[in-house]
Amino acid sequence: MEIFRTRAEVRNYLEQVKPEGHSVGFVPTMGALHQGHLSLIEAARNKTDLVVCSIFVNPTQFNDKNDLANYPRPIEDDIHKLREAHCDVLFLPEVGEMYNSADKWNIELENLDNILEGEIRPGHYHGVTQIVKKLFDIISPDYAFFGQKDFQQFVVISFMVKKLGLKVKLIMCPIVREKDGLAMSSRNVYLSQEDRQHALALFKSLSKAKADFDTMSISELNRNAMDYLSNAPGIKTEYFEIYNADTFEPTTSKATEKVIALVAARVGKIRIIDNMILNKN
Ligand SMILES: Nc1ncnc2c1ncn2[C@@H]1O[C@H](COP(=O)(O)OP(=O)(O)OP(=O)(O)O)[C@@H](O)[C@H]1O
Ligand SMILES: CC(C)(CO)[C@@H](O)C(=O)[O-]
Ligand code: BAL
Repeated sequence: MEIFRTRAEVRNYLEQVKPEGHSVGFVPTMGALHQGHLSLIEAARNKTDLVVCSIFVNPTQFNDKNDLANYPRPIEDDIHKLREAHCDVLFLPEVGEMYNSADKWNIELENLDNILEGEIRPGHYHGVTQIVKKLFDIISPDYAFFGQKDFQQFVVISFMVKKLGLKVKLIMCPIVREKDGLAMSSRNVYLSQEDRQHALALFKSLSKAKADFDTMSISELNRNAMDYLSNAPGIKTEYFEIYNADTFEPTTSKATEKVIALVAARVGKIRIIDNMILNKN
């Protein structure tokens, strides 16, 4: 695996090695890699000829200074995992390589910035779109791979790609879970054993809504989930919402083609998000 720390180096390398007609697959991450990230590398390997991963803890998407300072950065371990996963290129820039004082970024994300994660983490999607656009400009991928775990992020990046007319095709990969259902996430390392048990309430609330989908109205599903979550010990629920996955708007209609439930809660020192499509496997 080749490792580059500057934009110029990674771009030169890709220009040199990318043979005519071959495709580049890109997996942007913030590191502290787990099986969820590695499933994206695997999907990229299956679909494209050259796989590029980036690890960059992007300061502009953090609305909480402590969260940024404490974000896990086990870089040697990450490099080892990427080598084992046969990733071809790692782009590993410092903050100064990605940002300078002349940087300007403004994108109108319409309502996407005001709901769910956007509402709770003001400025978050502004920062995500800013860095993802920079990374797309440097890597020029044919395909970019993202996890369903951050479903709203996928919706926001799809919106940006369409709005700016970018040529990259986006691929959403399924959520990788621990054996008991907890969605893998880099911040899970900060859960105590007790928090770890409490965190399962999110997966359970989603699974119950899915199991009850055929027999209950959407408002009943919503109410039951909120009741369950508000009685679950050790968590502070931020939202449980049922949306039309295609329009990304709340839905109350069972006839909606793809219905998704999205949940977020504080558990111990961290926030956890999860989601599940309710009416399909
Ligand atoms: N459990 C998972 N299954 C599939 N993809 C995942 C999973 N967790 C994260 N990803 C995806 O990996 C990419 C990089 O995410 P990121 O580096 O922020 O990791 P993370 O585990 O989501 O960390 P955190 O939620 O603590 O920020 C994103 O596209 C994200 O959706
Ligand atoms: C897409 C991303 C790498 C941008 O920093 C980040 O938001 C993430 O890891 O999901
Ligand atoms: N996976 C989303 C990145 C973040 O929490 O900032």
